[in-house]
Amino acid sequence: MEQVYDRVALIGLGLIASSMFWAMKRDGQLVGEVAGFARTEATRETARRIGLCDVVCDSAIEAVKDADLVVLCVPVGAMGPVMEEIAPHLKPGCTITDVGSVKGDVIRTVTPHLPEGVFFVPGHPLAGTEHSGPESGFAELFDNRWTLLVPVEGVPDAEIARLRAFWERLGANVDLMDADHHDLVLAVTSHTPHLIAYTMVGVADDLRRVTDSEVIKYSAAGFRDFTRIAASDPTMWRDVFLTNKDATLEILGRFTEELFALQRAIRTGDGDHLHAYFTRTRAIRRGIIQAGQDTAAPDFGRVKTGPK
Ligand SMILES: NC(=O)C1=CN([C@@H]2O[C@H](COP(=O)(O)OP(=O)(O)OC[C@H]3O[C@@H](n4cnc5c(N)ncnc54)[C@H](O)[C@@H]3O)[C@@H](O)[C@H]2O)C=CC1
Ligand SMILES: O=C(O)C(=O)Cc1ccc(O)cc1
Repeated sequence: MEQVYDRVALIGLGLIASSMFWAMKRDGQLVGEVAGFARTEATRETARRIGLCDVVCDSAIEAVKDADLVVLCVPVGAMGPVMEEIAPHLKPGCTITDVGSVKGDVIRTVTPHLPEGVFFVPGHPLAGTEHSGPESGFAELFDNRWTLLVPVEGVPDAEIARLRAFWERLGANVDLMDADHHDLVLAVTSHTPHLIAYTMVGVADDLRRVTDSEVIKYSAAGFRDFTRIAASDPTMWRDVFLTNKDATLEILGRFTEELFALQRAIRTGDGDHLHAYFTRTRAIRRGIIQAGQDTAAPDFGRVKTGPK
């Protein structure tokens, strides 16, 4: 199989960057050398210890030197500042991409720093877990999952095709989407559900009549499945809500309207409303599972390839 990029730089060595690295290694021929940079010495030390990246650099500037593909794998709010720092040191003709969960804001904050002759192709793998950090990644994360590419104007089709080929070799299926639509779709399918899961944990914690140990002991009854994603990284999710404000507020508005309607049905004893609502939503949820698109409970327990 052909090599797609010679030198790749991963900036921010957490769940996504480490999974990308192990998936590149699994392929064996996809790329030449992978350089990595992490902000803290502790993360760089961990990366060196577990063999994450062919070379771990002490600065982002060093990592991007001569890179043909630079992947920004930091929280969404850090994308612009990181881009500003590395911009003068990029190889002419290289491609910059990112893996951020929000696309409009990343495009707005990264684009002003782009040097002439560097191509920016924003991306988002719709794959992850509630775990974070350099030791949480595994090669199979992207297998059969979608990666959305959100090309901005002026990037040659060949560079988009190259990045698509890269993601496909990491195991993903690739679609193209525009940024506003991406941010609305993700507000429905990911961002608002995370907010609601965080809220449910907060509610359980605030309710003094139910002890923490009872919540843990009896959490099999829905709470555990429903709130798995509330164990996710707080910095990452703070940035998602600050940067996908409009779409999240729109979906949250609709959510609270529906919730109030259900609340009213419970108060007034309107069983028909509750039954009809649950019948409709159950059919939708079952349809999602049958279509093989169930992303709510991925079974990553089966195969995981990471540090040796
Ligand atoms: N966790 C998930 O399930 C998914 C996350 N994403 C996106 O991928 C990106 C990375 O997320 P993860 O790998 O999960 O996060 P992570 O928390 O595992 O890793 C992020 C890394 O970025 C570093 N970092 C933070 N601020 C930085 C800064 N200012 N400069 C340099 N490095 C900095 C952190 O130290 C950490 O090593 C985020 O933008 C997130 O929205 C996309 C898909 C799934
Ligand atoms: O753990 C889960 O189920 C997730 O939802 C992971 C996830 C988090 C953020 C993304 O932008 C994409 C995927």
